[in-house]
Amino acid sequence: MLSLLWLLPSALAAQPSAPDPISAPLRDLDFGQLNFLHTTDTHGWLAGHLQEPSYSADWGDYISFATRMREKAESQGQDLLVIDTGDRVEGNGLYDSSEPKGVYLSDILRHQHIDLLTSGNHELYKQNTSEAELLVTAPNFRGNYLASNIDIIHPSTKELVPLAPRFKKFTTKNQGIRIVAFGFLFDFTGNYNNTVVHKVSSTIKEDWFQEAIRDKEVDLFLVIGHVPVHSPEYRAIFKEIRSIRWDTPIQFFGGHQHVRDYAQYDSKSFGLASGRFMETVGFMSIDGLASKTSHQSAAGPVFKRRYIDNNLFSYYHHTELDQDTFPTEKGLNVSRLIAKARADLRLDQIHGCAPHDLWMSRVQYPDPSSIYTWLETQVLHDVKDESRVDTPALVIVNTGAIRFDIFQGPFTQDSTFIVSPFTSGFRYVKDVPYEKARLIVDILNHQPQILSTDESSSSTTLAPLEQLAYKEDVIVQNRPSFAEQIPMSGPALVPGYTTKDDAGTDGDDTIHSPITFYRVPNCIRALISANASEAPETVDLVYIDFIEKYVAMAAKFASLNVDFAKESDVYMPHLSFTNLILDWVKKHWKC
Ligand SMILES: Nc1ccn([C@@H]2O[C@H](COP(=O)(O)O)[C@@H](O)[C@H]2O)c(=O)n1
Ligand SMILES: [Zn+2]
Ligand SMILES: [Zn+2]
Repeated sequence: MLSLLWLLPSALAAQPSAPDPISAPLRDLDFGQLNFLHTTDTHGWLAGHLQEPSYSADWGDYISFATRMREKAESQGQDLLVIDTGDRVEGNGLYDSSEPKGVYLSDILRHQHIDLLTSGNHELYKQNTSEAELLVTAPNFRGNYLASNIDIIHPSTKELVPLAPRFKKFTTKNQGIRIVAFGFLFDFTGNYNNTVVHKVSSTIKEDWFQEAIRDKEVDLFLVIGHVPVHSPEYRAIFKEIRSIRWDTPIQFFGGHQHVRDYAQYDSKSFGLASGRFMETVGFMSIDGLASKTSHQSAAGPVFKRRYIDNNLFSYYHHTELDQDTFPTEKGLNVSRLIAKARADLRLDQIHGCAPHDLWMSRVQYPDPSSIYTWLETQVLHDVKDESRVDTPALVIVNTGAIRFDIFQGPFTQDSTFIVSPFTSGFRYVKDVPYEKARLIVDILNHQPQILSTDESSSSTTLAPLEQLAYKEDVIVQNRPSFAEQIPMSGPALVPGYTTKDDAGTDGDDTIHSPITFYRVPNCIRALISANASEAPETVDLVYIDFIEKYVAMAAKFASLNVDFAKESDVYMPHLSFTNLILDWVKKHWKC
């Protein structure tokens, strides 16, 4: 059923600086025997989106929402489970700007009752991040954190141990549904060497997994993971369970691609992916399941999905509450905790003012409003190593290093990490023929068949540079959107998500007008030379260190005979990409 919800004045929103009201027609949620709320790829955005009304609820509001939804489900004798599928870190000042990183974030995160959670790839890029998962996050959610295919070297004992239990069996409180749950990470290879990520295909052949799927007292297999729902990894898990249990329903929750998506594997197996950056709270319900005391319904279970825009107005609607009855004491306290953390971290401190919006994929590239054009024509020209000042350089940056758009107006301490949180610096190889250097960029950009999306690599293929995800139609269709304000003269639709998935086009709770997104290349480049009108003969080939292995492979394809391990060196020591952008903003964008 559709209903029109008029969104309330910003003064009522939890954050003092939350954006102005919007109105939007909403689709309702259908509750079932078993209900789920799902977040993924929150990347530190627990304060919500301060500049975008559609996504302006914070983690405190989400705590109130989960509480009210659980109350609603339980009042009907049903169950509700809260799931998170990783990449909770890196991408927002609330995580990245503290010293050490994450101390405020983990203290905020832990207040949500999460029934099952798992790790993403971002939890594993660095040693201290994965150790924080082992020593802080997993204990904070004791018994609920699952790691079916991740081991870690314990910092005290130096032994390789599972990051968390491999699986869990439990029975739901109200319906008595017997669940066996797993928690996977996709076949990630970019982790620091203190962790081991076992391939999904070998993990599902291990004894513990084989025994778990042979358990006959199971009403539902629940597979959560930082894994795209349309992926070989989830397909393999589905097939393995199905080969043993031909009739038991399987519910998957996934993430990593930062999109809303829903996969149907068979009539009793579905997977939900719930976007990114706290824009989306995924909702699933299942009805007709068997339980300790009842049989599966004759018609089979019914699965329903909904992608909830993360704002108070959606929350009020779905809980049938309002600004007086919705918030819980705990939720309000957590919103205050977030505000205090933001103040302590001075996240509103202004470093400069952007003269206009700069988009990642909302405009074509190149374009004066493209963030990549801005980097190529302006920011990257500040990449210059003092010891190489007279040598032309071709600078290569992966577009995946940019994580979010820049909106016209204040560029804050928060924006610094929202735009690019990565501490990667630059490296270079000298005396590279300019034509070969250009060819390397072309190879990285124009040979998608030698690139893959899973950050795994072999000696003959180049692995992902992230924007490759655009290859897949689902990604292009379900790109995240911008809750830009439409002047309010009636129930105009707000531009936003218009998701198309395996169940059709009615998944989004909020009915939006669509937005066009454009593909961007894997890499951009800028030639830095005193004599820009003339092509140099040779250049320093400068690149972000994160992409070294891809650049090295492309160099091989370009017949450039360089041993990157021996012949590359640090360029502009101590300069991270994040700080390069920040320094440029401070210098050029006066308010
Ligand atoms: N140091 C880094 C780390 C990551 N990236 C980019 O992020 C992508 C992975 O992010 P997800 O949230 O999708 O897991 C990765 O493929 C890179 O594009 C980076 O640039 N630098
Ligand atoms: Zn992510
Ligand atoms: Zn990820």
